[in-house]
Amino acid sequence: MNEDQRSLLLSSSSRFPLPQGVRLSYGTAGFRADAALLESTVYRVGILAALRSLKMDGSVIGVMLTASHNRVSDNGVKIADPSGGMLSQSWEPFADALANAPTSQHLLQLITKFVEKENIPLEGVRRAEIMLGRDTRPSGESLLEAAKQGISSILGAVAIDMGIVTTPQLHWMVRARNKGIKASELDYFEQLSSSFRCLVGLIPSGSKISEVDEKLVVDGANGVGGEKLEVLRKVLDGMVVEIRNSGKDGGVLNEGVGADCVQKEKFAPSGFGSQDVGLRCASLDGDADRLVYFSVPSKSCNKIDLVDGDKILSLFAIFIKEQLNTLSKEGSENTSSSYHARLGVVQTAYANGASIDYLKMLGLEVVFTPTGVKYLHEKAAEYDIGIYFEANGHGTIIFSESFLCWLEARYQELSSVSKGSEQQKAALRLLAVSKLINQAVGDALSGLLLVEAILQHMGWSIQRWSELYKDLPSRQLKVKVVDRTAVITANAETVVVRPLGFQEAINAETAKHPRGRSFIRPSGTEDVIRVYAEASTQEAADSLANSVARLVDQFLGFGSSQK
Ligand SMILES: CC(=O)N[C@H]1[C@@H](OP(=O)(O)O)O[C@H](CO)[C@@H](O)[C@@H]1O
Ligand SMILES: [Mg+2]
Repeated sequence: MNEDQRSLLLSSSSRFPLPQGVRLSYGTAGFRADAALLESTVYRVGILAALRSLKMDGSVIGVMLTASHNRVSDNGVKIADPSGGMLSQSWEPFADALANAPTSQHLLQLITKFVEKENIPLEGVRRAEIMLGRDTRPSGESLLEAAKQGISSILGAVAIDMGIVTTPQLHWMVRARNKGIKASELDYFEQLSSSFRCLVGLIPSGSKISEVDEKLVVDGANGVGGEKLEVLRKVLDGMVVEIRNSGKDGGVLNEGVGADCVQKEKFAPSGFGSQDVGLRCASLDGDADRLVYFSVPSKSCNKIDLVDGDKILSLFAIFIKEQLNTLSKEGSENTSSSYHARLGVVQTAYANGASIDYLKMLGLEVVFTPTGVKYLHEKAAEYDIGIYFEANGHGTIIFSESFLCWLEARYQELSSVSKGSEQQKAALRLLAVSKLINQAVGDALSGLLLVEAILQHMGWSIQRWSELYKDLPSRQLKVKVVDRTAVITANAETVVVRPLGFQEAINAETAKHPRGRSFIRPSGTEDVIRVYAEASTQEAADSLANSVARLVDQFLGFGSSQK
């Protein structure tokens, strides 16, 4: 590292001292904490993003400022790799070390060593480009400044501010830029709306949904998603969407609203209630990377019928499988018509047991990974078409390059030899899905458009969709403990390995309940242990969750269990 670079880093880092007593970890979804503690972290992530871009031959890297569904006073920062996916896990230890370096000197030493080890070209010989995005949190503005300062501390690095965007929009833009295609927000809306129109244009003439089912009501979590959905609605004139909790009417981000609270509490978000009985409703989270649907079944209570990520996954899987089946029917003699596409679905231990049974019954290959999109995405990428979803509504579909190549060629071939055939339509539908769905990361807006198109295609109401299978009753709790890192799990988090004897204790509780299943894991975004339980009745699921939460107290010290 030359003297210019050294002094640049030393002088800028002295303006961003690490607050006393703060220790952060990159976690399930980047760094998250009270926004007041994050300036030095975000500054350092700016440096890391610039180094990552240099390492990746100058490819664009994304930095997103968001704390998703957390309260408005929190914030966070995460990095998007050149593919638009999450930061490579191999760099996470460096991110942790950087964020926790106690002084400017330590920071400089760390960077010097890492740059050497990774062979990163410094001193401005290569250009680095970092796209910055933020959600609607008020703290976003000053944190943006900190990120810019970090980026400009590396010679040759430039920041491109994309303004207030959803997390998946930023990931999409990074992916598009690195593929050399147009990557503005307008291009994003254009791609989503044109592929949505294409799918709707291909709906079989027999499919009809009733007028009641035409309208969709969306809870925007008082965050960025509602605002962006307004834009989409304008581009897609004709789509009947009512947007509530868009943040314009004084509501607070994520307070009593949003996908996380709807999915975990199974209650209607604020602004929804008896006036919505029977309507198709959807809820986004604070940065619009999660989507769940729900309906209000009766006027008398605030309970909802939840249609979660597992059911969105099921809907997507049915539709894709249908298109693949059509495509493989009486293939022509031409060899290009034979491609056995591997379709796989990826879930986590939070997937409802009934969904797993259902997907297997459809004959699908179902695999499990630990919680966190970085794991699900990686697994899904092993298939030609990989569909992954967390029960909380974060998920997407990814297509292999080789399958898309074949599909494009097959579509061209069918267009010349059997234009208007069912096979040609199926190929076009799959191509449209690959453009509509955000292949970089789970995206509530693109997911919502795909759900809407498929429901219209099937002629299904939300009730019909919800009846695909009946969820097993479940309960989630979180328990504060002295040290959550004392819990070590295995087998996609379904088994506790440490503390010793814990798993046996869970097994003994589980055995008391028909269809009982329970697991615990340390959260990667909050300082808690999460408890999940399901069983054949709600009472049994609640009782199992409470018993396991008591075990957490017993094994891991004293604390209070809470919802
Ligand atoms: C049970 C649950 O919903 N966990 C969420 C939550 O992670 P935890 O590690 O459980 O705190 O936030 C992650 C990031 O949004 C998301 O990927 C994950 O599914
Ligand atoms: Mg989110």
